[in-house]
Amino acid sequence: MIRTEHVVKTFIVDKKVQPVLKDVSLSIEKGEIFGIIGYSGAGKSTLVRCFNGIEKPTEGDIFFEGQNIVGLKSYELRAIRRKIGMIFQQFNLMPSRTVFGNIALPLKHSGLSKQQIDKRITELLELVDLPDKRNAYPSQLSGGQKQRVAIARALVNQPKILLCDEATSALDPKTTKSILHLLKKLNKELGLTIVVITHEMSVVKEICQKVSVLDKGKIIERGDVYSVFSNPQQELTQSFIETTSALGSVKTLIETQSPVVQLQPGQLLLKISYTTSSVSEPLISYISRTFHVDANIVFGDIQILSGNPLGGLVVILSGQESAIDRALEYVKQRYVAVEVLNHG
Ligand SMILES: Nc1ncnc2c1ncn2[C@@H]1O[C@H](COP(=O)(O)OP(=O)(O)OP(=O)(O)O)[C@@H](O)[C@H]1O
Repeated sequence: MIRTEHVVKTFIVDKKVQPVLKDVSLSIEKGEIFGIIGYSGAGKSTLVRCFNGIEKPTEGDIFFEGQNIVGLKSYELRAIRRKIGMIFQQFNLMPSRTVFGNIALPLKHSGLSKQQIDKRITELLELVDLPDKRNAYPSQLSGGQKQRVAIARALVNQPKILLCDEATSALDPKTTKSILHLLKKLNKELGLTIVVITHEMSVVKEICQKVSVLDKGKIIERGDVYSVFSNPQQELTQSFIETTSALGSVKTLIETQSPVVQLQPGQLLLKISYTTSSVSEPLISYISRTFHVDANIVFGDIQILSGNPLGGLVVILSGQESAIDRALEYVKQRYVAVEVLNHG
């Protein structure tokens, strides 16, 4: 659907060359929900603006449905842009127009009759679950409702792909969930390809099938979401993932010397990360029985990601030193990652 090849983008600021995208190559397939995650300033917005031709790469090519859009004339680009919808963090609605007027805006020169426009907008309002708001003004809507209007407006020309630039960053967690749920529905029911630009790994976890991590203009890690979450290679990716799991909080508990993780002499504090194949095994009871060690679960966090369980446990092991060593050896053989966090 969209492919970038060796995209470089530099801006000249105060006569200085500022590289923002450095050799970005990626491929977004039809029908997928693709996440691009990075901290502020990583170049995410610049990259999506290249996807719809608002920015022109300094070097490299961008293909939309097989057609290289770099170097197209502006009228050709306008035709491409009609197939690409976009939504933003700040919704970008016209305050002086009603919901109906905002959604109808991109149809201005479409040649559709009044009745056709009315029908299309009625359908869209049903789709985004705002049938009773057609005559409301943006100031009368909540943030989530404004984003639903923006989504309806982005879909009015029946685009093939929807670009979402931090679309939930201004929303509270509950509203974020409902907007992500809507995006999932649009992907499933309309077959809409969706690109999600975000700095929140929880958003990627919630709806994306694939993810690329962008850092200082470079893609440093990529893959399907389950593989990236279960086995992140880069420190930055790990730090993004830690924000989505309660297991990350164990480090704070150790640093603050919480009684929850205080160890007696000989005890070990372990973090065990599960994978799909291992999650159903009765690990704790097995090692207790087999190696005669006591395993006290401090806390656990197992979530379902892309339909597969992922997560782990923080455990205190106690017993004879040799028994703990053998139990640890067993766990290491069976589980994707075992980290000894502390010794008693
Ligand atoms: N038109 C421009 N002229 C000069 N510099 C720009 C321009 N657009 C973006 N930049 C710079 O490019 C860098 C990346 O910006 P970009 O908005 O793409 O990052 P981002 O990852 O989307 O971050 P944020 O979420 O904060 O917007 C920033 O340092 C920004 O100042």
